[in-house]
Amino acid sequence: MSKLTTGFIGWRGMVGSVLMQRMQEEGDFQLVEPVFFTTSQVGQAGPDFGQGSAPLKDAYNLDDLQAMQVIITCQGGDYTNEVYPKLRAQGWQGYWIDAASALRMAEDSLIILDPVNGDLIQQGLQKGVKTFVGGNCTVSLMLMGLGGLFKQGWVEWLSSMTYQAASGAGAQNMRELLNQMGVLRDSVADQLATPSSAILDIDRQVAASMRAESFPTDHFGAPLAGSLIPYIDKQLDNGQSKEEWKGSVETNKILGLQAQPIPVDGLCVRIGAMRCHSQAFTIKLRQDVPMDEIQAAIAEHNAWVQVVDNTREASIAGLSPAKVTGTLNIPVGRLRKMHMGPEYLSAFSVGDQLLWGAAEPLRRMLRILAAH
Ligand SMILES: NC(=O)C1=CN([C@@H]2O[C@H](COP(=O)(O)OP(=O)(O)OC[C@H]3O[C@@H](n4cnc5c(N)ncnc54)[C@H](OP(=O)(O)O)[C@@H]3O)[C@@H](O)[C@H]2O)C=CC1
Ligand SMILES: N[C@@H](CC(=O)OP(=O)(O)O)C(=O)O
Repeated sequence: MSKLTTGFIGWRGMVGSVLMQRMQEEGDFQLVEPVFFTTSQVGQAGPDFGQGSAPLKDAYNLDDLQAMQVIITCQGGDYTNEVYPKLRAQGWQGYWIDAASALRMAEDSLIILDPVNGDLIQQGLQKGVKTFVGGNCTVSLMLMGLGGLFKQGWVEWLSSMTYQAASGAGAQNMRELLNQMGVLRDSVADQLATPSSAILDIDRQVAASMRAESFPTDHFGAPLAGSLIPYIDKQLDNGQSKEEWKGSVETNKILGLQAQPIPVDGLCVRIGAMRCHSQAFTIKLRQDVPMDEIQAAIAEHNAWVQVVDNTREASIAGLSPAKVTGTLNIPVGRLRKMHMGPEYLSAFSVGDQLLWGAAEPLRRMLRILAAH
């Protein structure tokens, strides 16, 4: 099997670094002839993932890009919007794999999440689809957790309330969250060291600190540590945030249900977690499905989802960002029928938004292409 000449763009960013790490762990570099590009360091030494280092190529040089059989980019939507149309316009027929949202809803693209829509990906390849885009992180994590319910055709509608980590906003935002935490702690360090100090004095000082002009909010635009931000991505005219809109359109595109979409809606909220998104779901089932069948359908859907018992102990131990971060596990718990009726199911899940939410579907797509 000949190796695919694969151009990597955005490989040293946050998502790109996780992609490189996962590709090394899984031996994916053995399948490709890698070529590393940059938007800012042309000619500098490229990384060595076992095949030696070569000078970095210019990510805007269409002739160099044209020579690639596959391009994987984690560089962001601006780069995609700038380069992709020009490359296709000059006749490039290679496979484009992208982490950014820019091309997700394009007619000739597929959103990739192969444990959920591997069949659609294979059909797309047979039909000549050449553009494959990773899904929005909350959508991918939701489908990795609840894919079994969709596969059974049990979901009439779904509402998701999200608790999204700082990493979704970027590396600088993760740093800012930690700086905010540090400022709050430092502002009451003396009182914390004195057990007899009054908690309401401490609280007043913390509130004053997070409201102060000097509080570090350059990246989030608002306090996140000790608080939350109830809006993610752009504002749309229909009252949804763009993140909430993605939940609906991307879910249905991944599932191939665009002709008869399942209603999906909710509220997306940023909280002070580092890189795990959590989501609370209200799911309206089409019928009263017994709980053991629900648990089995969820657990059997893929190798990464884990059903967590709906007990206090198991939920606290297994369903938190602290537990899941840095792993591919997708625990789903708090499963119970709600008081609204036996067709209403509640669930809660957690997932690392840089792994299944960003890098993992991309490297798996490369493997699918290598086997194609
Ligand atoms: N953050 C997320 O959770 C998700 C992001 N995405 C998509 O991926 C895109 C990239 O996101 P993300 O990885 O967070 O972006 P980063 O800001 O971490 O990296 C983007 C690029 O910035 C350049 N860069 C400049 N200075 C540095 C530095 N000191 N260290 C590393 N890179 C540097 C690199 O390009 P160069 O080498 O060319 O200079 C790098 O590829 C997003 O725009 C989004 O479209 C998709 C899903 C989730
Ligand atoms: N919007 C997501 C992260 C992200 O990059 O999403 P998208 O790939 O859909 O732009 C978040 O803030 O958590």
